[in-house]
Amino acid sequence: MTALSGKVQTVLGLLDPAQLGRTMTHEHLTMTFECCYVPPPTGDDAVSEAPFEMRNMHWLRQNPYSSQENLLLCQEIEAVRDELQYYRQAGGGTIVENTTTGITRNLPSLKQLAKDTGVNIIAGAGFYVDVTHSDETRKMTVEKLTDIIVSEILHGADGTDIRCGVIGEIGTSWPITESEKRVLRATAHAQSQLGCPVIIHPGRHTTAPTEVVRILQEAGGDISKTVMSHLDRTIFDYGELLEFAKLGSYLEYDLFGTEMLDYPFDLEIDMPSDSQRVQALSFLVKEGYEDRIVIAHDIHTKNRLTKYGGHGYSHILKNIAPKMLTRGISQGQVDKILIHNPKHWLTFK
Ligand SMILES: CC(=O)NCCS(=O)(=O)O
Repeated sequence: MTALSGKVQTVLGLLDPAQLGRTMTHEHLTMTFECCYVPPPTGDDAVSEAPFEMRNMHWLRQNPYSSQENLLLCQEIEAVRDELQYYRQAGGGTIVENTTTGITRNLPSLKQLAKDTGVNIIAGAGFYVDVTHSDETRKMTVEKLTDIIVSEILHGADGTDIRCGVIGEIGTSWPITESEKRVLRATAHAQSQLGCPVIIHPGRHTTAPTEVVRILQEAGGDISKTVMSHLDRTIFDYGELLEFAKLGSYLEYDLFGTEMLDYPFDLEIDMPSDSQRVQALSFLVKEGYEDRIVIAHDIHTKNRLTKYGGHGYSHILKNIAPKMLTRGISQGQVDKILIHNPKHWLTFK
C-alpha cells in the first residue's frame, strides 16, 4: 500500500477511478518522432518536403514517416486543444499520454491542455526505444533507472512537479538491446514498489511481446497490470495471439485510424485495416478476453489530426465503437473495453 493506492494519478493530481469515463489508453498530444524518419520512396523527395496541402494528404497517409514536418506533433498544441474539446463532446473522459523520455515529453503543455479542456490526462514515465537513449541513459544501472522512474511518479518529471501516472510507453526494439533490457528491469522494480500501471512498446516481431513479458516477469513485474501495445502490427496469427493472451497482460489494439499499404519499418508486415482490427477484437471477446482488451489511436504524427483531414482522437468513439456493436460485441463489452478495463489498469494497487 502507498499513498497512491486506490487512485489514478493525472497531471492535475489524484483522481477517484470512477471519474475517468471513456479512456484512450495510448495517445500522444505533443511529441517529436524524428528518431523514426524514413527517407521517401524514389522520386518522392519534392512531395516529402512540400508544405501541407489537401492534395498531399493521401501521400502523407501512405508515407507518414517520410516528411520531417509530419513528425513534429509538438507544433500543434492549438489543434490538439480543439480536438480534446471535441473528444469531450463525443463522450471521452480520459487520455493516457504515452510520451516518454526520448520523444520530447512536455508536461507543462499536458497540464495546460487538461485545465483548458477538462479531459483527464495521464502522463508516462520512463524511456522510449534505444535509438533515443542518451549516452548517460545507456550507462545507468538498473537501480539508477528505477530511481528516476519512481521519482517521475512520486515527485514529478523533467524538472517539474507534474507527476506521471503510468510507466510507459517503455520502448523496445527487436532484438531488444541491452540498454532496453535494463530499462525493462527498472520498470518491473518500480512497478513492484509502487503498484502502478505499465505500458510497453514491443519491437516489430511476433515473438517480441512474449520476450518482453519474460524479462518483466523475471524482474518481478506484475504482468496483470501491464499493457502490451501495438498488437495490431505485431501478432497476426490468431493462434499466436491466443498463446500470447494466456500470459495475462492487457491486449492493446492502438493503431485505429492507421491505414497504409507499405509499413516502412518492416515491408513484410501488412498493416491491418480498421475492419480487421475490429475482427481481432471480436475474436478475442469470443475467446473470453473481454476483461483484457484496451484500444486507442496512438496519434503520433500531424496528418492524423482532423486539422489535416485525419481521423482525430474521437474516431473510436464516433466510428469504431458503433462498428464493434455490429460485429458480435455487446454494449456491455464495449463499455468494458473503453471504461472498465482502463480504469482497473490505471488504478494504483
Ligand atoms: C509513437 C509510437 O511508438 N508509435 C508506434 C508506431 S509503430 O509503427 O506501431 O511502431
